[in-house]
Amino acid sequence: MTQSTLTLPIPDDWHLHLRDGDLLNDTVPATAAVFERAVIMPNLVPPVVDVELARAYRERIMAALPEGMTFQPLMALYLTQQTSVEMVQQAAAADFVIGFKLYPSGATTNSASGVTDIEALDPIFAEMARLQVPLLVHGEVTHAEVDIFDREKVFIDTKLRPLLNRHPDLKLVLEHITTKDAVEFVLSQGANVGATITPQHLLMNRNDMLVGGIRPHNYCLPVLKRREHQNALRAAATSGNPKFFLGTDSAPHAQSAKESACGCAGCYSAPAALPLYAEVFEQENALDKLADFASGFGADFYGYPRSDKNLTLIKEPWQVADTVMTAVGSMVPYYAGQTLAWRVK
Ligand SMILES: NC(=O)N[C@@H](CC(=O)O)C(=O)O
Ligand SMILES: [Zn+2]
Ligand SMILES: [Zn+2]
Repeated sequence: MTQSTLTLPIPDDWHLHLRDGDLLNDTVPATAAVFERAVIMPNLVPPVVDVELARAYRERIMAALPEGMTFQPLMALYLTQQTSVEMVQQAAAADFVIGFKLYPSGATTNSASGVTDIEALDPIFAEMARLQVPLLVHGEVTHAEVDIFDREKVFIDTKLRPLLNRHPDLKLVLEHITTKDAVEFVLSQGANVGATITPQHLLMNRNDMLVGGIRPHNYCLPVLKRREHQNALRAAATSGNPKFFLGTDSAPHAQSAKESACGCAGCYSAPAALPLYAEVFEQENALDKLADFASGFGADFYGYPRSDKNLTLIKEPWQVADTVMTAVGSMVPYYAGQTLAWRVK
């Protein structure tokens, strides 16, 4: 008999963009409807660089949480060339701050304030390692001469491996991994190194972005790679290895900003997040591995208790909306118009 329900502890999203302002009234309920906690990315303009800005941003998020819903935003601080040892100590002391996010300057949306000289921040990384404050990493180099499809691998080889050699105890998450190389790198490291994997990098490869016409709603960073990389990610996510856990990287942009001659990077996956992952795990005959990936390994890595409440998925096909109306206009959610097998009860 085929399985028709799946019960798991309430999941967490370890990589999420909620944005700010009125859009919080859309993004916060969309995630809080399914997830218990989420790591909130700090790439606002201006960026969330310290504990006080994170406290204020967290309050704006909580103000957008509908009555009766529970949700715990875990705030990531934006690492800059100006981040100080004292700021690391303040982050370690703030229970609502989860760690620092490293954006190489110019790598992605709102990364202009990001890091230009990683090695110069060694005293900061040393303090983070000492206090076990996690470093979350957008792992791509930005040099014009490096092909966009190679940027993750080159970052790993020239920046990340040396960084972890210099700071072997640093607790580090390589975010939204997209290549076989990243999977192998994470596997080669100790238990202090983990990775998040998005639904789009599991469900798609670069053909899904470029064959038959350019599909801006499948465009995100790091950019989708070849099928062999997609397959390596699918194997990692469904392997039961605790280094790999759920992080949607849901990254809303207005429809007009995506459907443009210079479209923004990011997939708004929050409206269908858990069913998108369930689709992959079922295809891989690994539904029994979804609970740990979605609701266990991330909490274990970061040192939070797993949820003691449950959520049930039922096998009942449904179609993702073509568009959703938000405070900044219409948006095309990731997987718009396509059918998913599982729905959240
Ligand atoms: N992933 C994306 O393509 N976009 C993210 C930024 C990021 O996570 O790199 C965004 O903020 O829009
Ligand atoms: Zn990123
Ligand atoms: Zn992101």
